[in-house]
Amino acid sequence: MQETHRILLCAGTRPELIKLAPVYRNLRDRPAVTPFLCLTGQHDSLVQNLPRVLDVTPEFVLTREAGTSGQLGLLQNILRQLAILLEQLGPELVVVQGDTASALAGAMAACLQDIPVCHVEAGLRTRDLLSPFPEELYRQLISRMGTWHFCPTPENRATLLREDISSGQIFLSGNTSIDAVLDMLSRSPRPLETKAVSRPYILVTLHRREVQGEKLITIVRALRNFAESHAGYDFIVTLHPNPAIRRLLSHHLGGQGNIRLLPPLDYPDFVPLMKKAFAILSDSGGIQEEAPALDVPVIVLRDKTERQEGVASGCLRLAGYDPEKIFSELSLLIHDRDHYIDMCTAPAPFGEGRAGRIISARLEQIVTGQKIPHDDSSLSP
Ligand SMILES: CC(=O)N[C@H]1[C@@H](OP(=O)(O)OP(=O)(O)OC[C@H]2O[C@@H](n3ccc(=O)[nH]c3=O)[C@H](O)[C@@H]2O)O[C@H](CO)[C@@H](O)[C@@H]1O
Repeated sequence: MQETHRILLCAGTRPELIKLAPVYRNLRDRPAVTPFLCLTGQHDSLVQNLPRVLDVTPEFVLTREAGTSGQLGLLQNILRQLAILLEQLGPELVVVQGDTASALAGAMAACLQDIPVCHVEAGLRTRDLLSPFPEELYRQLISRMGTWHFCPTPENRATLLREDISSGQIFLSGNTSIDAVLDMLSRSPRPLETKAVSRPYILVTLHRREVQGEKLITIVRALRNFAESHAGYDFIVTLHPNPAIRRLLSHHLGGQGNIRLLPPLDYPDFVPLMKKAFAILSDSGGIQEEAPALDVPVIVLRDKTERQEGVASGCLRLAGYDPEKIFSELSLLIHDRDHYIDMCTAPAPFGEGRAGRIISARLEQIVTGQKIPHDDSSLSP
């Protein structure tokens, strides 16, 4: 059998796997390349069903060793196992995505073994190392270790240029989350069997570390007040496995007739639920990208976002943790029809669903030593 160029993709969390699947599947179709997918074990229950749903089969699955808790334990554990895997497999490129511990460990293990790192979703910044923490730190560190940087938007590209990364190492691709969400929607979506979906509903997700404690309590109280005074709407809250957040949300939001708490949903259930939502209230990064592509307005429950393009375009509004602002943003959506339509129809800035193809084509050019044309418009998002 002819030897092809080996590329290793590392994913550890639900969003990373969702966002790397389009790259992996596209690479699989390229004869000059053999992609290998490694799951690092960072998320367990959330990624269980995902490979099948996303039509990917991981070649490697790292084990979560006992006693490796917290970010440091996670990093040590992944680094130790990846170092061995890289030596045995000998890939020519390692692909990491976004800003998780798995992405940082993947980049670090490759970089220290002198294997070029390709960063998908490069150039996102809040410029506040504490928000989101530790993701902002991780993305900045990965940019320093990366050789090739795939940016979702021109703004992300401009950011990396300002950080002295050479223009020849940066490519504009769009975000692979848009490929994933459009693909999932086109594949006979499974309508969620819930009474709640027969009325207009606002979908809520909340899980970030920065919102825990007092901020989270403030947000859920504002939400409960709003739900009590808007009986014509349902509020569907999908819970994250984090037990502290789960307990708090159940305690403060349970027992209110038009609020429905659901366990974390499989991606094929979640995508149609997003599409049919009247609006979304969320602190998630990926949802800020996906919902605008589905024409659904998002109120972002953070005071800073690394996805400012969505705010500038008008599809995202930042409400922070201020109960009055959350209340007023929700009221505007419900009571001001023009504002609602403007948000639904604002241009979605994170790509058109071609990022997986663009990235895989570039990676093939890179590993096969082809000359990479500058400003190649045939590969623009
Ligand atoms: C704020 C922030 O720093 N977030 C980072 C975080 O993800 P992020 O904040 O996006 O992580 P989430 O856990 O919200 O996951 C979002 C993904 O999960 C899906 N979903 C959500 C709820 C549910 O019940 N079921 C379901 O399938 C959504 O459609 C979306 O595709 O890691 C990502 C991957 O590196 C990065 O791109 C993000 O920048």
